[in-house]
Amino acid sequence: MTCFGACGCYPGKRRGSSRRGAHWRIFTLKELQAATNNFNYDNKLGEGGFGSVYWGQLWDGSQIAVKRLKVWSTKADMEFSVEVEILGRVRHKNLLCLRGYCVEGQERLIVYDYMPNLSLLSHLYGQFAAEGLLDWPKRMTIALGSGEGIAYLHHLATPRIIHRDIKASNILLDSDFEARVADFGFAKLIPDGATHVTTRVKGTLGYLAPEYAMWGKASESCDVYSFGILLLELISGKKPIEKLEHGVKRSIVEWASPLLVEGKVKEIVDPKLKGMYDEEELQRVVHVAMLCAQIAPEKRPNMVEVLEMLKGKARNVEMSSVEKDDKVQHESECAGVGDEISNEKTRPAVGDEISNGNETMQNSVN
Ligand SMILES: Nc1ncnc2c1ncn2[C@@H]1O[C@H](COP(=O)(O)OP(=O)(O)OP(=O)(O)O)[C@@H](O)[C@H]1O
Repeated sequence: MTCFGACGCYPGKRRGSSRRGAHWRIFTLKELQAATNNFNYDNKLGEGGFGSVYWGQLWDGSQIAVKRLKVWSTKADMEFSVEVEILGRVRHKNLLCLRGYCVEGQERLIVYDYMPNLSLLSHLYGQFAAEGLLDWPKRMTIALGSGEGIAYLHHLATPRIIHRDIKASNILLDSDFEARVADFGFAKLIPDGATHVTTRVKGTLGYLAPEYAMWGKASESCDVYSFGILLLELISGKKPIEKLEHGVKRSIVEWASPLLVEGKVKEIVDPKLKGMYDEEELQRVVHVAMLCAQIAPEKRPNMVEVLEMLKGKARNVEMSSVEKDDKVQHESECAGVGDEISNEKTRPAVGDEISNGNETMQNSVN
């Protein structure tokens, strides 16, 4: 794919191609205005840090979701470029498919496949929560599918990609409740041979790996940590950070750990499931989640190992290997817990310190 660099250049090429043929193209503003009834409020699907997302229908009848940049700024333009560049490179059944983009004047729009079941967040706590559509088999499908999508980014994409914002609102669900990992505005390309990049912290509190939240050290293992939090959220229906009395905050890991240690795994399960779950799968998911959410990045499994364990193909690592009294604090104990740490975005590798594993080998997680 042509450069979408911080220089602001956009591809001359009008279509993205893969071995299977073109999968994205450039849209005109007029086309997207027509598809979304001029970005009508009734077409609005949701709103994020980047801007609003609208449902639309193209002339051929296909349904699309159009993300429209709220306010133009260099930083917002960079986020747009990162998302388009990265989505244009990847193709996997568990990643949200890029249909194309539009750049006209200060308008920046990204066009995706429309996901009729919206986000995982909308089913756990949002507009679909009351409908109770997420039964146990669907939750397992979502866990495995989102894991497959992340594993593809870490192990099959070239260069490797870290997402940096794995969370329930970024897991979209297609008509069969298959998961699609979305929102690549914070993603980073990891140069070959690098163990991690040191960068400004982006992402969402509650999901941030401690070494990343505190020192900006980003690697695949940060996504693994976030995935662990997502797994706990998926099976418990609890938010990553809970507000208790007197302003005290508790992370989902701090809530689940004692239950696991005391052998009360069943108490972790979402009451909305009304006891309808597979006990063996539950044990597996909880153990994997806790392994992923360990404080020390080198102790976390990689995504290939995560998937093997989730599928029951690998022996679960004993919980004795999970840290119980680490000195580093989980995020809920860190200062400034809020919603999102920053909406400011950076280009991959611009101004970031890249470690090639020499002086930082002790931090290697690969
Ligand atoms: N392809 C899509 N199909 C259906 N709904 C979508 C699609 N993309 C986004 N949405 C909806 O729009 C909402 C906003 O998405 P967006 O990615 O802009 O923000 P977010 O992830 O909720 O927050 P933030 O960007 O601040 O992290 C999503 O939560 C989802 O409900």
